[in-house]
Amino acid sequence: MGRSCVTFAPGHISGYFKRIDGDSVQTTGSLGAGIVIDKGVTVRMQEADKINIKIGDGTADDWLIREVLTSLGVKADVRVTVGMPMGAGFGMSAAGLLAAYHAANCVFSLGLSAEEISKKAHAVEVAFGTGLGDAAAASGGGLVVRTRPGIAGVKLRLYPKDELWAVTFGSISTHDVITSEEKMHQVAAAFPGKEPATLAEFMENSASFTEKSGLLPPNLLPVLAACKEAGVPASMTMLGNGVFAVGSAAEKILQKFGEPVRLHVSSSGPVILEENHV
Ligand SMILES: Nc1ncnc2c1ncn2[C@@H]1O[C@H](COP(=O)(O)OP(=O)(O)O)[C@@H](O)[C@H]1O
Ligand SMILES: CC(C)(COP(=O)(O)O)[C@@H](O)C(=O)O
Repeated sequence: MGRSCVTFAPGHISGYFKRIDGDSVQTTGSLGAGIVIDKGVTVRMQEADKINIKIGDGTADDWLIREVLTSLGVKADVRVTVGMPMGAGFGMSAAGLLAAYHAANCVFSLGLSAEEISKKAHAVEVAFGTGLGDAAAASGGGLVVRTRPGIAGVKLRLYPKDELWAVTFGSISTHDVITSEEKMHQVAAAFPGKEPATLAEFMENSASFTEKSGLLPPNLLPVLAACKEAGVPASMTMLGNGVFAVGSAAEKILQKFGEPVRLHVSSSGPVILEENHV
């Protein structure tokens, strides 16, 4: 049989962000704010003689999760279940990394602290350009305000109970956007001046950032306009071709454009769901 563990890590929707380049991967990342959501990535890991990874229905490339195993020098059978579409601004890469590092730590008794795991996930995100701030945010729960790059940069976590709705129309290459100097310049200029203290302020900051960021795909314009007309706070899922919106009235509006998914603010970060050490 061999030892096995099941872990879960939540996803994260960025509302707005600004890239910061430090002198190491740990001081490189982003500032900004976003929502850790109650959908994320589940990893089932069992020790094995060779690495075997299956993601979702098995069609996705396994390079990201393979990176976790090879960097730790371990071999395992891994099953990854992704709760939201990948590449669509739900921080599934950071969630996958956090869940996989926690699972490996559990299966192989590596003795890594939660902080060390977050640092490893953040390092992979920055090195491969799959994210800048998601690993820091999704290491805990809540609506997260980050004022410094890296995993120690979280200033505030709020836990509003409001329901959220999200609709996705496709992916955006996080790598191509965050490695474009021109795009990062415009994004930095769009960064809001005031830190949010409430969900409403976070949504206002996100909507104004989206408008000025130069990142808004034209197909999202009518979706955001319909939300605005109905008085529903809404913004773009950074970095994906999608919209997230607050409150129960959002469902009906988003239904006109796609298939909305109901989300809540996650109360926690990564968790171990099952541990089998026999
Ligand atoms: N949970 C996951 N498990 C395995 N691979 C993943 C996962 N999430 C993302 N990836 C890989 O990383 C690539 C980049 O993802 P990214 O755009 O950063 O996703 P997201 O916006 O969801 O964080 C994807 O195309 C996919 O190959
Ligand atoms: C917005 C983004 C740079 C990417 O987010 P995602 O596409 O979900 O990986 C995020 O990591 C952030 O720093 O806020």
